[in-house]
Amino acid sequence: MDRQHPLVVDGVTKRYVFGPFVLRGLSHTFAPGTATALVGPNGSGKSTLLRVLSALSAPTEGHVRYGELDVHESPHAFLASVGVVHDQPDVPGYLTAVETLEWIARERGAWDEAAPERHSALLDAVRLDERREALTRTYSSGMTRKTQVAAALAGAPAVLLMDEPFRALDTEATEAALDLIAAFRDGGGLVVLSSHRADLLDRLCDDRLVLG
Ligand SMILES: Nc1ncnc2c1ncn2[C@@H]1O[C@H](COP(=O)(O)OP(=O)(O)OP(=O)(O)O)[C@@H](O)[C@H]1O
Repeated sequence: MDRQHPLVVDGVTKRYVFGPFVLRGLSHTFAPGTATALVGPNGSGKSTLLRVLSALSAPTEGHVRYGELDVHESPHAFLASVGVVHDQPDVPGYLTAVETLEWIARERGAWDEAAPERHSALLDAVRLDERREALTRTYSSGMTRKTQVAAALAGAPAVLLMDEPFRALDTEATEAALDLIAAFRDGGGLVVLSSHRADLLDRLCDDRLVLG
């Protein structure tokens, strides 16, 4: 996967229908090989920006570009390079963690003979135990978060967009997730994440974007 492109936010304004302006004329460049923290108080627009960056929500004005792609004009082409942890636990309850990673890898064109071994190592890394073969609808919130973090990395992404990836993780799993994200960044990956854990952001992030 080409990891050379910055993710460029160009004059993005977001206003929800009948709602407030959340982002106003925001411009920022997220560089490959860096982890950027989105920081700001509750309601400042961190989740909104992550939804806009991951093409889940369209800006009211402005553009987000990744290389030659306009993220909102070509969402599928863009998302082939992206791993996402959404704020809401969005893993399919009718799949196991193992099946969830396979599904993501197949969808992202990252499924090959070695994928099961890679995925097993990822689930080991986030400390998801033997329950990885159980349906995710039976998981605790921490187990679900571990599955989301592993799934974000399962598709061999160049970009990671993560909304509160450490929420609900225990201490050991938090350290493991930090290591995984740092290794991804050190390999040239581009990371944008939000967290209310300032201590973790201080350890992980090279850059920060203050909202609100
Ligand atoms: N679907 C929606 N419709 C209308 N307003 C919304 C919607 N989603 C979010 N908002 C509003 O947008 C603003 C920003 O919300 P957002 O969730 O992006 O903030 P946040 O910085 O992630 O907050 P937190 O730290 O609490 O997670 C808030 O005022 C919120 O009420």
